[in-house]
Amino acid sequence: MSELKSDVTILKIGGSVITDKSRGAFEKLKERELREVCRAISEKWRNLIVVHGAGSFGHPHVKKFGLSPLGASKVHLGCLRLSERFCSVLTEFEVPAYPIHPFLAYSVEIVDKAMKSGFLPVLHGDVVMAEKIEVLSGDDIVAHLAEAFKAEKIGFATDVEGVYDFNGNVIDRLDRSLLEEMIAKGGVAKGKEDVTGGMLRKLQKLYEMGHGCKAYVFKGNYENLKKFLQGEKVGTEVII
Ligand SMILES: Nc1ncnc2c1ncn2[C@@H]1O[C@H](COP(=O)(O)OP(=O)(O)OP(=O)(O)O)[C@@H](O)[C@H]1O
Ligand SMILES: C=C(C)CCOP(=O)(O)O
Repeated sequence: MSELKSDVTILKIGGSVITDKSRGAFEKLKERELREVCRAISEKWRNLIVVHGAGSFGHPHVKKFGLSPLGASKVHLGCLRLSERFCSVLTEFEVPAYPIHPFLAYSVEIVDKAMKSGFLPVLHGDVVMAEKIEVLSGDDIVAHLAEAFKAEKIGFATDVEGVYDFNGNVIDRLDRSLLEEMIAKGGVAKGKEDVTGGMLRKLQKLYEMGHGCKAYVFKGNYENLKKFLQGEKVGTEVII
């Protein structure tokens, strides 16, 4: 296999940024926010891989339909509808989006080839056929790709300003011991439809990675995305 692309940045656009994930919401797109995300990406997308969450196009489906073959089919089709919207808006901003659907096929090679061929690879949280049918979070995809490409930096754009401490303040720099303390005391995405574990699991994944790189958790608005893509510090810096 030829050498993988270097200097790669991975950006996870949280499902909470582009969809309404509040309890009871079902396939509710945040159209304006999606356009802002795509506008920011369109201004600097070379060497970038985008992964988006499923938001209310996936999480409620898992609860409602389950993971039988029929359920998984319905869950995937929900994720596909969001991917289609995301990639269509990207192309409206002249970005050659290359949608990759983990349910169908997903490999490091295909992501690499897409980038080397001038596309922006866009992956998403999905259902996959492993030993059994299971949910694959976009956060897991990020960790996997970050290791494979030895990514330069990772950004998690979400609906909060960063990672909050116990007093509700945004943490400037988060290290492993503070995260472990937070996990020990519990802390989940309360009031949200989320079957993949929310913020703390996202962070835990980063620490499980065998590759250290710069990582940030920040609110996914246009200004912050621009800053992140330009290499500035934004939100909470996670020290891996
Ligand atoms: N300590 C914390 N700091 C910040 N957010 C937290 C914390 N604990 C829990 N959360 C919750 O985590 C949420 C973000 O995680 P979530 O998994 O919903 O993000 P996402 O990546 O946008 O979603 P998706 O999995 O759909 O892509 C926040 O909206 C907040 O409610
Ligand atoms: C719920 C499904 C199908 C995928 C979850 O992906 P995530 O929103 O990135 O956690």
